[in-house]
Amino acid sequence: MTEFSEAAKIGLSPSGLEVVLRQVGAERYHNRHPYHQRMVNGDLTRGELQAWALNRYCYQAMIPRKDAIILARSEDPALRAAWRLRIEDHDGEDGWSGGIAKWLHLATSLGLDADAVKSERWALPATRFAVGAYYSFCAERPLLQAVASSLTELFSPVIISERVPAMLARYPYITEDTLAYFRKRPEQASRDSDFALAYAKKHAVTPELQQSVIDALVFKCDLLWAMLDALQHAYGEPGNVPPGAFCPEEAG
Ligand SMILES: O=C(O)c1cc(C(=O)O)c2c(n1)C(=O)C(=O)c1cc(C(=O)O)[nH]c1-2
Repeated sequence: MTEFSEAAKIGLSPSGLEVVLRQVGAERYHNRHPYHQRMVNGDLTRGELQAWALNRYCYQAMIPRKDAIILARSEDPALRAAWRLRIEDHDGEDGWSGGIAKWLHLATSLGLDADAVKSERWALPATRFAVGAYYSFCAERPLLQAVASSLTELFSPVIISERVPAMLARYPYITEDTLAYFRKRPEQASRDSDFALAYAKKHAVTPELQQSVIDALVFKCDLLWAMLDALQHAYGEPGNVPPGAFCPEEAG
């Protein structure tokens, strides 16, 4: 296990920083999580897929809000111009023609009620804490760290390329239409993460700043990991669903 807490101690070149960041993703991104592995192996029940979709909705719905905070905090017009595309991707032109609406479609295609998903009332406690922690991180930490925390997107095209074909092949009730959300994501994520990576490499000019960028990515990997831990604990074994959270049998 690489120790990332001292990775930048002696100072890295920009490309050396990129190597460490990619190593963080290779070791800690949530495509290595058992819940994801069960998903791609076709081992999740429909209820477990529904639970994943409705909990991930909370994450998706918060993303443009944390991006608006980053945009408002930046004094750099070029960063703001690039960053606003992220908000447009998720909200579309009218709030319900972008990624959030497509994620809602994924959830309802799995049999969930749209209003229940939107209300977030069935989300796991850990999901709420993780989503809140990401929002607060982007609001309170230095802007460079807020930008760097989005760098998990460097790795999302990989997890999407594992997830989509496996879901289509292994779950008969899942169709291309169910997964329409993912169609544009790899391209958008590459555009966004290329920008964020270039920004981080340019602005992390001391060992301390480099370490702060690495730490921000570790934080975000941990957050995504914790969200799947919570799903695995609540739905992977009987008797663990927290009070008030989604119960597959009852919600249908
Ligand atoms: O499918 C995934 O596993 C996955 C992961 C991530 C990520 O790595 O943070 C994002 C997304 N999807 C995604 O759809 C998305 O819009 C997104 C925005 C961000 C971000 O941190 O700004 N991450 C992600």
